[in-house]
Amino acid sequence: MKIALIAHDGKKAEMVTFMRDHINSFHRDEVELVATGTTGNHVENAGLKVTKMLSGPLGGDAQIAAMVAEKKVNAVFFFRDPLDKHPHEPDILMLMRICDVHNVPLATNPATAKLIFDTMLGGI
Ligand SMILES: O=C(CO)COP(=O)(O)O
Repeated sequence: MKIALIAHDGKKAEMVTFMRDHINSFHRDEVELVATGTTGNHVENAGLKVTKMLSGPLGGDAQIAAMVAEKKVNAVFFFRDPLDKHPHEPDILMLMRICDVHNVPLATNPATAKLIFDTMLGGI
């Protein structure tokens, strides 16, 4: 099961908390992680193995969208900051659209991510 992790700067602390709260589940062999660049650095610092793509504003969101379109990702945890502006807003919208096009679970906050994660892990 491959999960993509992305967090805007204002949400990176919440992402790290989410990872730490579920660290044993994320360490399972069945779980593979991919992340945008800076989010990936935080995930690594939390003690997890992760494949890092480019930083979001440099194309990382687009790279993950391509993986979603190619059915290489099972779920996307994208903790967006709704209170901030982002220069790469088109890429953000594109990633969310591609998740909907391909019916891939997309969590934009930790509460939804927990529901998806628990459900997916319950199935393996
Ligand atoms: O900008 C992002 C998502 O839109 C996240 O990118 P970083 O993980 O590189 O900060």
